Amino acid sequence: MLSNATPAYLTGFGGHFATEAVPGALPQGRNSPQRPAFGLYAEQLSGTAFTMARHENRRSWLYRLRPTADHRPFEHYGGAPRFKADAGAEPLAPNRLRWDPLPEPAPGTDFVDGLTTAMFNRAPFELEGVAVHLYAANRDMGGRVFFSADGELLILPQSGRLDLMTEFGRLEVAPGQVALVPRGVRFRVALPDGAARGYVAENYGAPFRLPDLGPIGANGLANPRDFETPMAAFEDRDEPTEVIQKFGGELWVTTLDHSPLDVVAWHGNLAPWRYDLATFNAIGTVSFDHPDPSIFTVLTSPSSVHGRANVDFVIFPPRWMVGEDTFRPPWFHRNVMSECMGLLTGEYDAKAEGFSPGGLSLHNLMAGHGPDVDTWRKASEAELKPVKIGGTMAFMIESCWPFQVTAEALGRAQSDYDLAWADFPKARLP
Ligand SMILES: O=C(O)Cc1cc(O)ccc1O
Ligand SMILES: [Fe+2]
Repeated sequence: MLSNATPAYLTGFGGHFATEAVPGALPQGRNSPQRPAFGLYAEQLSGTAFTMARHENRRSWLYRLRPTADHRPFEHYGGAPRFKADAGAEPLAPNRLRWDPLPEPAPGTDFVDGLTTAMFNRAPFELEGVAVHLYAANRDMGGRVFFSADGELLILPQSGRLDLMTEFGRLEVAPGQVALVPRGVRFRVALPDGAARGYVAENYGAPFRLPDLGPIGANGLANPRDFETPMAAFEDRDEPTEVIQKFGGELWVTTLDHSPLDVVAWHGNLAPWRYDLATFNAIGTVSFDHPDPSIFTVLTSPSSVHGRANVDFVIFPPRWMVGEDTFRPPWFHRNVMSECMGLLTGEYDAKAEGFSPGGLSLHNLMAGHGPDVDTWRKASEAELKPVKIGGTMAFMIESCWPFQVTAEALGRAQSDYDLAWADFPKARLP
């Protein structure tokens, strides 16, 4: 049964877990007994095709009070007016873009209605691409639950804790931590601090996995044991519950006469998790040169081209900078991958001003970018003693597919972002 006590967690990324909230609820030795205990319904939730290679296969078996199939038709949902990947008719100019944090949401805005889509690529039914949304909410979801059939949701709180009651159990997520809700998993968001803001990356493609480590070896970056999955916890609530789903980029709603967060036991390797970014083992140069930011990859969703990510989730955590004879901040560059960046706390070391926590930036395919003038000047003149970059957490959602920007976000973009790179002095030849 659901309790408000601090939830307990199972640890490990992609592990095969087994958990029951009521003793005897989880079948032993088989997935689908003729009569599951207590009249529970056995249901499989697939995150990959049945036929995927074993090491990429993700699925869980859920034992619930009622089957998910028991519902009336979904109808168009009229809320969440900015939660839509709608680019408008104009072609997107190849300009660098940056945004201030979202304005305050209207009173009574919950997590779903407070979602604003900023950018996206590909389309949900192509099963590739990613959308980047911001959320700003000030009300619990109460008698509503949400799920996305379009993708898994990587949730990055920037301020305010989130209490996620999911079909698999309860997850408490604070700023500094991130959470993942797999495709299709229903959940409800409560706000223990009364308000919350952050980002959501909705991955339409292959589920996020830990990156290969190559010559780094068997340990490092995000370590599997630091991922925490909830133990089974359920609601036995026969009250009207609105289920909102995202499907094909549109929002749909139906009302059940019960809570669908009614999974009494489950087992498998497809489940929500949370991860504390402070446990990321950052690796960088101990000699010279600024490594490519792929060294900071937390999770990757591969595309069908080996080595080219559908989406990488990359962070820029607190770390020591020790490179000798090195321009230490991010270098000037043009990238075949497209870069969406957000800031969870502190300052980002490539930008002296204009990029605030809760803000966002976009450097699309081949856009020239890098340190702004002030950062370039300071870093070119700095004495290169060891320096700790502290109290910061920027992140990047990097994708091989160029981003489209919503018409709403285009209208809110900073008008003077190009000035970050204006007035560099010309090089002087001998
Ligand atoms: O553009 C950015 O700020 C992100 C980034 C950081 C870095 O250290 C190297 C390359 C890169 O794209
Ligand atoms: Fe970049």
